[in-house]
Amino acid sequence: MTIRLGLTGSIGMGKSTVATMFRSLGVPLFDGDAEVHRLQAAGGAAVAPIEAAFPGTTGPGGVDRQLLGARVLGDAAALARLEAIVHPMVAAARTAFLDTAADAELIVFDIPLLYEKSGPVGLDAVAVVSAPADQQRTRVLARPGMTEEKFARILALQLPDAEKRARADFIIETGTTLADTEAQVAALVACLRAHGVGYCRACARSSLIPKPQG
Ligand SMILES: CC(C)(COP(=O)(O)OP(=O)(O)OC[C@H]1O[C@@H](n2cnc3c(N)ncnc32)[C@H](O)[C@@H]1O)[C@@H](O)C(=O)NCCC(=O)NCCS
Ligand SMILES: Nc1ncnc2c1ncn2[C@@H]1O[C@H](COP(=O)(O)OP(=O)(O)OP(=O)(O)O)[C@@H](O)[C@H]1O
Repeated sequence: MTIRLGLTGSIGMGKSTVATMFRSLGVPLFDGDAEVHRLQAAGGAAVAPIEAAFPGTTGPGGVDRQLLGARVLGDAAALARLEAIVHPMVAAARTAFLDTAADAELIVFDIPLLYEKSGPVGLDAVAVVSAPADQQRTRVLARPGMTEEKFARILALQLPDAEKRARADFIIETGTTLADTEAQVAALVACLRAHGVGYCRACARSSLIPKPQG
């Protein structure tokens, strides 16, 4: 039976980087954020409804995410309107992905807002990527177009890292080196492939995988 592992974490914690690590181990992965980018790119299905709801935020290249972000981050009603357009489309793409990976022993769903918004999606376990807050901050503020204000607004929309860590089945620490994180991902994948989720929780307890969850 296919094991469905959710992958989540707060802004800048390393979801995309860790997703690439899963992929390089041959694990089929649904990337929620990449799907949003596709939907908002030129010709994407979300462009016209976003233009209708937020006039002036799209152009020949699709959605201007800086402009749209300035319009919705910090305005709960506007963000809810955007989510009502985008999230059902992402959910449909996720369902379609399941058909393409029906035979895999392990599949990963990279869902940035797994705890905040996604509702029940039939996952067997969840891995949270996490790093100390000062490293998260340094990484995020180094991004082009990022400001203290935008970072604070996004953080306020997300479940705190401590709560994500508490709810996770597995924690992938990204405050260390990339090589160390890669080793954690490899250990998790090997354990899941060999034993399934139940035994893997045992691995987590025995520190084979760094998730101290009872
Ligand atoms: C608001 C938008 C235009 C800002 O784009 P921008 O390129 O500036 O930022 P980016 O997408 O890289 O997001 C930065 C951080 O904000 C988080 N974030 C994005 N949308 C949301 C949201 N609705 N609620 C909480 N956090 C969010 C992301 O997970 C990430 O950690 C864009 O994030 C968007 O279209 N969001 C709505 C779709 C969505 O919910 N995407 C995230 C989950 S799939
Ligand atoms: N050990 C590590 N594991 C993962 N990422 C690391 C590590 N060390 C440094 N980094 C860096 O941290 C950054 C994490 O960014 P990444 O885009 O993966 O985060 P994200 O969680 O997907 O962000 P967002 O929520 O904004 O989409 C990358 O620049 C990556 O190279």
